[in-house]
Amino acid sequence: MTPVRHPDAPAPGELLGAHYGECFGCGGEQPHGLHLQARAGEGVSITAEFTVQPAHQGAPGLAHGGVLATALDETLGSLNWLLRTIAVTGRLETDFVRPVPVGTTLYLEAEVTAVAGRKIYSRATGRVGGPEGPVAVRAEALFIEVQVDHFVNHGRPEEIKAAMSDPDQIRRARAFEVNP
Ligand SMILES: CCCCCCCCCC(=O)SCCNC(=O)CCNC(=O)[C@H](O)C(C)(C)COP(=O)(O)OP(=O)(O)OC[C@H]1O[C@@H](n2cnc3c(N)ncnc32)[C@H](O)[C@@H]1OP(=O)(O)O
Repeated sequence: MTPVRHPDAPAPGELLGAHYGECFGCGGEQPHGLHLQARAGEGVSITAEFTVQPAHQGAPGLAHGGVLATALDETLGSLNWLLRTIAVTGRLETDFVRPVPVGTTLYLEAEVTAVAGRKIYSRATGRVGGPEGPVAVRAEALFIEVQVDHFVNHGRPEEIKAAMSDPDQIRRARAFEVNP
């Protein structure tokens, strides 16, 4: 089925902000994280940027592949907010096309390609040198829709409780990407 953008999805160009302050991908309160910033795009698409820091190295001076996969995963995960669906990554297949040096900004783009029942198919690219620059990484993913119980049943109680009691309703909903 063709993916359908939720009528209340943020407008194209709007910054999404972090879905959870402690998130390793996007959280502002996470000192070790990527601090990735995502914006709503047209249709069911997202753009995002992330600058590789010295803490993200694998080989000397180069980004760790797992960190780049995280940036792709986070960007793809942000698509859930445009669908207003709660979903987790089931499968993430990544191609590493070029090495990415520390200090490089990765320009990411992701889109949902199809939805079939609980399965959400998506793809993403990460470019260097600018949003039109050469592709350094790309991924195809399958996200699976879950109920909020997924987090309540599997997450550590202290963090779940803290996220649930956030006075900001949008942040509370977005911690689990729930339709508020
Ligand atoms: C969400 C809030 C945050 C959003 C932003 C964060 C961005 C980052 C996103 C993440 O990193 S999420 C964290 C990493 N992912 C996980 O921790 C998920 C761990 N895996 C699970 O909890 C379960 O395996 C999962 C919920 C994904 C699936 O278990 P279920 O028992 O609910 O589903 P089921 O096994 O019945 O499968 C449902 C369908 O999906 C298919 N499927 C499930 N896992 C698959 C897989 N890995 N590969 C291919 N297909 C898969 C499965 O074949 C089936 O297809 P059919 O409906 O056609 O029969």
